Amino acid sequence: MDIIRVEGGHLISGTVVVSGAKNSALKLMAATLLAPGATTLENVPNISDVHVMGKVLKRMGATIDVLDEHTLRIDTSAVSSWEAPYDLVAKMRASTAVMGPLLGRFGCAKIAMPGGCNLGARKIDMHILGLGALGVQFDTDHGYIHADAPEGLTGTAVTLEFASVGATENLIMAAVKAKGTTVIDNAAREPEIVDLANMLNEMGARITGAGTPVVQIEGVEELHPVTHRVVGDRIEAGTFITAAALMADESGVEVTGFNPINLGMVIKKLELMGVRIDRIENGVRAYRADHIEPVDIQTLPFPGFPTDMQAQIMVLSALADGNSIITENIFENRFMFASELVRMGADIRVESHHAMVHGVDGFSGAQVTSPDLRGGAALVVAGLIAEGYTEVSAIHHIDRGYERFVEKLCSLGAHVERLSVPDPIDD
Ligand SMILES: CC(=O)N[C@H]1[C@@H](OP(=O)(O)OP(=O)(O)OC[C@H]2O[C@@H](n3ccc(=O)[nH]c3=O)[C@H](O)[C@@H]2O)O[C@H](CO)[C@@H](O)[C@@H]1O
Ligand SMILES: C=C(OP(=O)(O)O)C(=O)O
Repeated sequence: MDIIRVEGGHLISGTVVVSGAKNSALKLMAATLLAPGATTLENVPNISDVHVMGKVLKRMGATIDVLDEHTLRIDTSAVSSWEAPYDLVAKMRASTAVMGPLLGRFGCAKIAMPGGCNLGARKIDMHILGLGALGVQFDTDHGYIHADAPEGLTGTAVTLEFASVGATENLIMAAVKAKGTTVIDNAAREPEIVDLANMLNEMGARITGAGTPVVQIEGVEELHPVTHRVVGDRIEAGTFITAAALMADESGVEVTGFNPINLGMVIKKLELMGVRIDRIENGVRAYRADHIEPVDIQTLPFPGFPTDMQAQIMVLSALADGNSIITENIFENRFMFASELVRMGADIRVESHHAMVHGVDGFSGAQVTSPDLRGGAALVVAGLIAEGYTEVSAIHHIDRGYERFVEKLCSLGAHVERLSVPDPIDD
């Protein structure tokens, strides 16, 4: 198995360019199903989740040419199967993003029901309710959802109970080809949804209001392929900014390739913690905090504090001069990371969806396990400042969403390596 080994205590400096956003690229790949022909996506991150989405599309009959490491040409002309199979959905829940486009283009889809995951139950009831309002009939058997719109889809008003990212995206992608107008109220406002709507509009869709709570979609007859560049990954950027806040030398670290407006609440909270962050073109320069102020944080849909930055900010608050409370409102099970950080010396008490974090003077390197994608990356970041060596296992989680994480950290001067070690179970 592979692990990441970090030798703590080395200052970092220089520039890191973030990749395209995982949470955008996956949906843009799914959206290519709506436009028969070859769509080219640029700035696609080379991460394992993108590889899984590629497999989902290929199993349906799409062809994918890798033009260079970050450019994919996806031809969906010959798609002849409308199924997202269990082996791939179980690997990556975002495979369910093909449901909306399949319904939009073919009026049917067969999707393996995603089970829960290490973040919690993660139901898709809002996707189903919303698509049902557009005229889709659902049936489930043998672990699959069969979605059918025999009369085609018809636009209508849909109010989401919660601003779900996935439900908003599936609804938009189904509604672009529905008859008439769909209005999604309480839509999610994440920048990746704006990126999706932008690409769909380039393809000929008529979507207004993406990035606001009310999205209006006027159905069109057909969409055409385009070339589109994936928006920069704000969460990867936030992860490197937290690393800089802990370990940058006096010149700071430049994090570029993303729009700081998309990370507004994270930057605000980091500034309240005493981290200096200067806006530069296409990114920020972040400096090490002399000491870290405690701060209370609650995760919320965009523009609130993103749940995908909760673990990384917990690393900083665990070293603050005082007590912080971190409240997780999006996923019921996203504090598993806290127990791993405690193994490194943090003082954190979790009660329900609150984590009481009492700042300590430092971390000590330890063997820890990635509980999930962001938790894994945050443990590597904690290792940068820990005394001694930190070994992070289960790094397949990190590979889902961070392209060349180790190489990028090393380019900043961190002492981090990826090692193959014998699996202890084989001993
Ligand atoms: C691939 C991708 O883009 N993943 C992101 C997406 O996940 P995802 O699209 O799964 O997140 P949602 O916004 O849909 O989910 C938020 C919450 O709503 C619940 N829910 C959602 C849909 C539904 O039908 N029923 C229901 O109960 C979920 O269980 C969760 O507790 O947004 C999350 C919230 O910003 C991010 O953390 C993920 O990184
Ligand atoms: C939770 C995340 O992703 P996913 O929805 O793909 O599990 C994440 O990116 O942190």
